[in-house]
This record gives sequence, C-alpha cells and structure tokens, in this order.
Amino acid sequence: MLELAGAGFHHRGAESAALSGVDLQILPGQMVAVLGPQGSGISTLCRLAAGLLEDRGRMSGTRRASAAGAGLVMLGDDPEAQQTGMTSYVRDELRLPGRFLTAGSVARTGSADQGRRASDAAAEAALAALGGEHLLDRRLDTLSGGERQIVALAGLLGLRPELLVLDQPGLSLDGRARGLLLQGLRQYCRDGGAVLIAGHQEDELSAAGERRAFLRKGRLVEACEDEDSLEDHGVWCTLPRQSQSEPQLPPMCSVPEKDPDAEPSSRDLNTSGSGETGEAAPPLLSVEKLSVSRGGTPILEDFRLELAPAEIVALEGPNGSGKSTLLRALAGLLDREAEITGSIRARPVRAEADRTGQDVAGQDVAGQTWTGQPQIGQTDGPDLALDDLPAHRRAGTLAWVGQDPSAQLSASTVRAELERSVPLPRHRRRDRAAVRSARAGVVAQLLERTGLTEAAESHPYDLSPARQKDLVIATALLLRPQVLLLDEPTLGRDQAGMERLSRLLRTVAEAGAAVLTTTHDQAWAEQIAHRRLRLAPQDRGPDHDH
Ligand SMILES: Nc1ncnc2c1ncn2[C@@H]1O[C@H](COP(=O)(O)OP(=O)(O)OP(=O)(O)O)[C@@H](O)[C@H]1O
Repeated sequence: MLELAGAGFHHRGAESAALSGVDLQILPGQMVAVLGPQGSGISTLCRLAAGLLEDRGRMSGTRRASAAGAGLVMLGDDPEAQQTGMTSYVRDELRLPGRFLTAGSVARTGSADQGRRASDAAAEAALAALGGEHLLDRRLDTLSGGERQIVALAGLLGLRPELLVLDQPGLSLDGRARGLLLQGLRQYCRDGGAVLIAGHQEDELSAAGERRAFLRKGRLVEACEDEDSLEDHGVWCTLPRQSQSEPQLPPMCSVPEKDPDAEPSSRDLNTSGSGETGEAAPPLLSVEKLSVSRGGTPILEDFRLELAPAEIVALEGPNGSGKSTLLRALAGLLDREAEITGSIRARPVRAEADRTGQDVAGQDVAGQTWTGQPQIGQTDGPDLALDDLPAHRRAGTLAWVGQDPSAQLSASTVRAELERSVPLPRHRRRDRAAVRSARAGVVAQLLERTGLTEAAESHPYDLSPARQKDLVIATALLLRPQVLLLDEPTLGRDQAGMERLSRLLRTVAEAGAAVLTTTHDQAWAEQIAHRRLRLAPQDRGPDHDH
C-alpha cells in the first residue's frame, strides 16, 4: 500500500532535512507504528506518506502509494484543526467528505441518491462503531476534545480508504474509545486496509502494530528483537504499569471520606504542603455544590472539591464527562448560556492588589522580588467568592490552561507572548526600566524551564500543539496563581516533554500552589498526582474508562 525507499524531506527554509533515508513498506492488512520524540520527524513522515508535502520543500528518494484520492486519508496531530469549518453539526460534518467524493461519480452515473446514501450510512456506522452515535445531532462547537477526535476518526474510517495514516490517533480519547478504535482498525486491516500509526507516545493503538519502528532525528530505526525501552527512543509510555491502583472515589464526589483514626500521609489532601507542622492547612480552593447545565443538559451536579496548598490533583473520567467544563466553570470561562449554581471560594493568600494583576506584577518586578513562581503566603482576610467575579478577576488566583493552546496565543514570538503577560507600569518611567530588566530575567528562566529557549524567536503557531501548551503554561505561571488549572497537558508529549511537565508541576506545588489537571493518561496520573478524582458521565450509563 505504501513504499518509501531512501525517502527524505527538506522543508523549504529549514537548516537541515526533517527526514532522510527512510525505507518503509506497508502491505495490505498491516498496521505499522512509527514512534519518536517531538521533533524527530513524525508529522513530516505522516505528511510524506500521505503525499501532502510536495510543495512544501524538497523530497529525495521515492514514494509509491497504491492508493490515490479517497484511497488514502490522514488524521493530523492537531485535534482542533480536524474539522472542515464548513458545517455546524456532526451529521453534516461526517457526510461532507463522502458528498464531495461521490459528486464526481454522480455526475457520471446520475445515481445521486444511491451513492450519497451509501456514503452517509458508512460514515454514521463508523461513528457508531467508535461509540459516538449519541453525538450525531450535536453541534460541533459543543463537543468535548475527545468527542471531536471521535468525529474526525469516524469521518476518515467512513471513507473506507485503502491506507490510513494516523498521526497520534489516541489523542484525547478515553480508554473505551481507544479500545473501540483499535477494534475498528483491526477489522479494517482484516478487510485488506493498511494503517500507519505515528506518535510520540506508546498507547494501546501503537502497541497493537504488528511492526514497530522508531524515528531518531529523521532516520528510521527498526525496533530490536530484544525490545529496547521506549525511553531509549524518547517515547512516553501511557500504558498502565502493573502496580497501578484504581482511584477509589465514588463518581462526582471528590472530597474523600476521612477515617478519623487513619495515619496522616504525605499524600493526604488536608496535610499542609510545607509538611512543617503536620496540621491541616485550610484549602486554597473550595467548591461546594457546583452544578452546570449546558443546552439544558446537566453536565456537573453537586460537585464538591477542596484543593490544599502544594497539592497536585488529577481529574480523570471518560470523554464528555465534564472535566473541561469543570475547569472552565472554576475559571469563569463558560458561555453565558451555561447555567451554573454553587459556590467557588478561594482562600486569599495575597493582598487584594496582588490578585488583580497589573499593579502587582509591576510593583513586584520593579522591586526585583518577583520570581515567576506562585507565591503562597498567609491567609489574608475572608474567603474570596470567585463565583461573583468575572474571568479576568479570577485569573490572578486561578490560572487556566485550556485544551486548545492555540486559542490562548496572540503574540508574534514565543518571547513576546511571555513578555506581554507582565505589563509594564504605565506612568512611572524609572519603574518601567526596572520592570523590563527583571521581566527579561524571569522570561529567560521560564523559557529554560519549559524547554522553549531555542524557540524564543519562533512564531507560537509554528510550534507543535504540545510546545504551544508549554508556552501557555509558562504564561499562566507568570500570573503567579495560587491554583493552576490544566486541561490535558500531556497531549502529544514525548518522554522528555512529560518529564519537563512533571518537573514544572512539582516546582509549582513546592512553591505552595495547587494544581488541578485533567488527563486520560493514567500512568502519568499515578506518578504525578497526590490525589486522583474521577468524573462519571451524566448520560452515557456505566463508566467505561478504566
Ligand atoms: N454548549 C453545550 N451544549 C450542550 N452540551 C455541551 C455544550 N458544551 C459541552 N457540552 C457537552 O458537555 C459534556 C462535557 O464536555 P467536556 O468538554 O467538559 O468533557 P470532557 O470530560 O472534558 O471530555 P474530553 O475528555 O473528551 O475532553 C460533553 O458531552 C459535551 O459534549
């Protein structure tokens, strides 16, 4: 189905080739996985295999694909970029590619209805096979990240191509959806199709490949017989470790019942992060009876949560269970149509001026005391009712990093994106100079800690989604939040990216802030989180995620 022989690719304007000397053959019925670290050429390989690179630079070697047109389709690595932008509803989006493809044959044969009906049915069957039939009449702009990925995959599978090129197909999918996708791909291969799966992470999908190869600096290395470790290849493994324990909390109840006789543990929610006194520190954030409905559908009901200083909490749950909705509700970022009740209170740990942003950043930076770290101090006054505040007033307390990082980027370089997060004081000239110099130091430090130093002058949109997320996390840290809200920060990260993320979150927690992060990566949650919570879906029956 696909043959690359000595294939290479040099992007126009790039200093070196992204791929060189790649030999890869995929036969009918085969599923092949190619994994490698970020920057190793994974996405370039996918685009080359799919024949989408010709005018982007210079290709060397040869590429032969038996498939053409609808015979070869590709899923990209950016979940937000999967939709055509030409439709508003799932049903229409799924039907669109088939409509285009049948248009030609319809013109020739005149059998419009028959061709359309068949392609519509194939797309809807693909959606059902991925467990997404309940999404058919939904508006695209109301889908969760995983639901969007399911719709994108169904659109491709419904075309019944001969060769599927999938760049990180498991992104954003819960365990159930990954299982269904794997079943679908296996059946597709039994029917004679061929699949190339690529990515920076090992998951159930890549592990099922009957052949696996690794990319290193643009060159393909076949996996050794004796199985090198994924880590050696810079690839992160999301597959659960054997010792992994299941989160024990009942769905939708996130404050554990405490056994009064239990020994306090270092992971205990109500233990102070400083560990100095061993006394329970009051929570930085308390959420009581939070309920959210969207479009008349209840998403969260009576949700309770307390986040202690220095605590890292992983929020898990199936696609569509309301993880992003919860983070947005806390940050005040749900649209006006959402119905929200309940209370969200923060323990104020800095002066009021501090929380409101501009002055504070200016003053602190001017005074050279500002470090770009959260600064969690003593309780200062009564609890702050965040639910009364608009998003921008909550931002100094709760910094939010959404699922789609590109939506939070607006400067023309990575460095400028960070610098703009620390406004210069407007009227005081002397302060401006001091702020500028302190800011440059803090920004350089953050670039280093997020591994973005070399990309400092790049346009943020030229970064991969995972690197964009690093940048948005860095800008969030510049707000010195007492709570950091992260929506799926692990997507598309390689081993080094995961280690960097974990290090960063631990530093944030050590400084006394709390982190609430959504994830489908149970292996990472087990490693990083002091506590794991799980949301259950409101409308999908039993929870299938674990
Ligand atoms: N405006 C809306 N109207 C109706 N339903 C909505 C709206 N916005 C979101 N939803 C639904 O709310 C549910 C929760 O969505 P949310 O994005 O919070 O899920 P999630 O747990 O983050 O999922 P994922 O793991 O896929 O990212 C989903 O079923 C989603 O489709």
